[in-house]
Amino acid sequence: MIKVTGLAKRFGVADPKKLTEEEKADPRYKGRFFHSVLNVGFECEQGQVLGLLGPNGAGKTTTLRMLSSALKPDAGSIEVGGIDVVKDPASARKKIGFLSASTGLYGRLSAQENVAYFGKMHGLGPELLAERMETLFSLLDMKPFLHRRADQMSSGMKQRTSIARALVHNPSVVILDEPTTGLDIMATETVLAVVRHLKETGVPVIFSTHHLDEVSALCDRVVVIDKGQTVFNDSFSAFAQDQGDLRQALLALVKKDAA
Ligand SMILES: Nc1ncnc2c1ncn2[C@@H]1O[C@H](COP(=O)(O)OP(=O)(O)OP(=O)(O)O)[C@@H](O)[C@H]1O
Repeated sequence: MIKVTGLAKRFGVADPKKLTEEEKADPRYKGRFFHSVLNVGFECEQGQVLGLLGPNGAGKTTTLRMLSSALKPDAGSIEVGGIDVVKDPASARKKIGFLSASTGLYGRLSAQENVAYFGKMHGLGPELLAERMETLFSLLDMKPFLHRRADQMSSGMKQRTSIARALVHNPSVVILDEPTTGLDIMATETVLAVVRHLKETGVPVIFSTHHLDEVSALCDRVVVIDKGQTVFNDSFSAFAQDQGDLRQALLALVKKDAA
């Protein structure tokens, strides 16, 4: 289970005097700071898939980076499987599988070597590592390119390798930042099948996306962030209720906030 409460993160502005009029009108600029995330909160239970939506720059990546412990929040709390991510990031990392927007693979290592390297870093012994790699390579349809160097892989191959890397230690919570961006329909299907598999095995998954068809296919819960704030946090059926068209549902939430 993941529980996020009152999350906030601000970044320093190099020269506040140089802000444009449009930037000055943005409530996220306050003095010398830009408040990328102002107040975000939600929960994701065992076996649930939560879709994180919002316009470009809303604060989704910043939120997910805080959840994964890559970034320390200025305020708020994050609990993953009973562990306080802010107070004990090292223990939390053992429980979390995180796919960031940048793949972070080692270009000179093959797909297999990249995944093995991270498995060893997580302390997996040879037998368990071999077992996990076999499962993930089948699930992600990676066998045709296991020995190809990362810097010679297509973006779909890189993404599947990055997902295998994020899942190698059998995390109890999975966080995916735009996992299907830039992928063709076959690679997208493979990634979505992995999310379904995680759901079936009871692992909560949080993923950000701009693809509403993925939300309707997979999500039990929907959270919409706009300008650093949670503007919707409920079940998928509540999100889709009355609106029929998910695009309209999302636009109504984001426009309401802008008005
Ligand atoms: N390290 C940083 N320093 C300054 N500003 C930052 C930093 N990281 C993010 N921001 C700003 O915070 C805001 C939110 O960014 P974030 O990447 O979280 O948005 P997002 O919702 O993931 O957008 P997208 O859908 O385009 O990926 C943006 O205006 C971004 O420029």
